Order: sequence, then structure tokens, then C-alpha cells
Amino acid sequence: MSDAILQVNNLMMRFGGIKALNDVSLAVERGSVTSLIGPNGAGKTTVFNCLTGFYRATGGRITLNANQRSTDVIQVLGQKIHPGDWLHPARLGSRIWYKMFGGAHLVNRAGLARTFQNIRLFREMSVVENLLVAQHMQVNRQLIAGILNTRGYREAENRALDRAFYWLENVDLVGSANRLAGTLSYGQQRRLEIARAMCTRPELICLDEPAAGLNPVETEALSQILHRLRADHRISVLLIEHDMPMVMRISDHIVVLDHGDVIAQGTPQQIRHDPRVIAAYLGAEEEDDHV
Ligand SMILES: Nc1ncnc2c1ncn2[C@@H]1O[C@H](COP(=O)(O)OP(=O)(O)OP(=O)(O)O)[C@@H](O)[C@H]1O
Repeated sequence: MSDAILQVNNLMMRFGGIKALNDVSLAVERGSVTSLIGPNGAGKTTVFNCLTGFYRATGGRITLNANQRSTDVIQVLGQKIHPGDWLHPARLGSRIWYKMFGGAHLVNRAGLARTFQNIRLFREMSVVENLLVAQHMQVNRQLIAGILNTRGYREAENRALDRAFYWLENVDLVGSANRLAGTLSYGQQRRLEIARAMCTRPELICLDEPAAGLNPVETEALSQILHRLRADHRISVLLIEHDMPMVMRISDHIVVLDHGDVIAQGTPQQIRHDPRVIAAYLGAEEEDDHV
């Protein structure tokens, strides 16, 4: 039986006249690694941006089933108010509420975290500070509690520190905890981004090209981390990646986008031999060289 942590139905995204996403439907099974692949400009990052609230989708439905509840992502990001809503006070009230207080933070709180194609760390902060900042939504932030240094405040701070070191250990960065994030190697910064996302306690993590710019040793270390996220922590992973050997090795399910449409989905074995994928993404005559 299907147990999808993320269900995307008929997602559409337009930028003026450009249709970045036409009609995208996909599902991420709980505890799986699902990869989103496709040629440059296919719409992969746009899907991530719609999932995480960086863009407000033009149409479709996104349902996140995490933290023991179902979240309508498009609703919590805040939708336009339509004239018909005035006839339904409850719906109108909810729309006004999410217009005022909704946003990407609610998607994160519902159990989804992401990393970016271009690394976005606080470069002038230490590694551990980057992880503490990520937790500010969960930590007791009351000004008075901080000034009085109450027991509750200290306990919350200690828990945040424990969680930061827990994830630093998982991504093999404990030894660099006090270094400035900007001084880490590229591979280390990528791993720190994953640790930072994990500090927000997601059940689904969306990684945008985490292997970009990594050497083979770093790529292997990254694959191991993703394997542990799933095996040891039951985290579901949605991955955008151009490194085909890695995608084929670690994915349970692959979704292929081209020009804003899903042109194929299936197991790595099925995708490897799908003629539409080969034609659109890899070049039919170069099949053996790339996959
Ligand atoms: N903010 C934006 N404004 C206008 N067009 C955009 C915007 N964001 C994306 N697009 C367009 O949407 C299409 C899909 O872009 P997207 O970045 O999602 O592709 P991608 O599959 O992630 O590509 P890549 O593999 O190169 O990162 C492209 O034609 C792009 O130019």
C-alpha cells in the first residue's frame, strides 16, 4: 500500500508567458530516496521552490503528510482571496489568516526542509552557530527568559547545542564546529547545509544538486550520509541531481522532467532504459556513455 509523505498533483507554475511547470504530478514514498532529474531548464528547481514556499504555485495541489498530520502546502503559503470566498466565512477566515501569518516557515514546521543549489550558509558565523540559528523557531526565544537566563531558557539552549553536535557528528564535521563556515571546503559546506536542514527536524529533506562540485571521494561520503538519513533516521529524501551514477545507485524512485512535464517515472532500472528519457535527457546515441 502506498504511504506517500509528499503528494504533488497537477502542479503548475507560470512566470508571465513562460510555463516553467505544466502539469507535474509525483509522489515521494515515506522512507524512500526519490530523485528528480531532467535536462537544464526542465523545471526541477521550480518544483522545489513551489514545495518549500519560495514560489507560490499557479495551480495544483501539494500535500505533505508529516508530523502526524496532513498539510496543504499551497494553502499555508497564503492564497489569493476570490470573490466566491465571501460566501464561505470559514474559508475566507482561513485565507485571511494564512495571508497574514502563512509562509515558508509553516512548510518547514510541517516537516519539510531543503538545501540550495548555490550554498547559502552564514559564512561569517561559526559552523555550530549556523546550526543554532536554524533552530531559533524551536528554541525558547522569549526576551525576558533570555535576559533572566531562566532554567527553561538554559535547557532549551542546551538541547539546541546537543542537536547541533548530533548532526555535526552525522555529517563528520564535529572537528570543525568552531571554524567559520566560509573557511570550510566546498564538500564540507555541502554537508553543513544538510546538517543545518536536519536541525529543523524535518521528515522530508529536499536536496538541490548536493553533489555539484564535489570530487568522487566527497560524492561517496555524501551518498553514505543520504543512506544513513534513510536507514537510521527514517528520513525521506527528494533529490535533484545531475550525477547519474549516484542517482542510479541511491534512488528507489526516479521522476524525469522535461519542459515542465513529467515524461517518465519508475525505478532506476526502468528509467535507464526508457527511450523518452534517453532522447530528452541523455541523447539517444550516447546511452551507454552516460547511464
Ligand atoms: N523566477 C523566474 N522567473 C522567470 N523564469 C523562471 C524563474 N525561475 C525559473 N524560471 C524558468 O523556468 C524554467 C525552469 O527553470 P528551473 O531552474 O526550474 O530548471 P532546472 O530543471 O532546475 O534547471 P537546472 O538543472 O539548470 O538547474 C526555465 O525556463 C527558467 O528560465
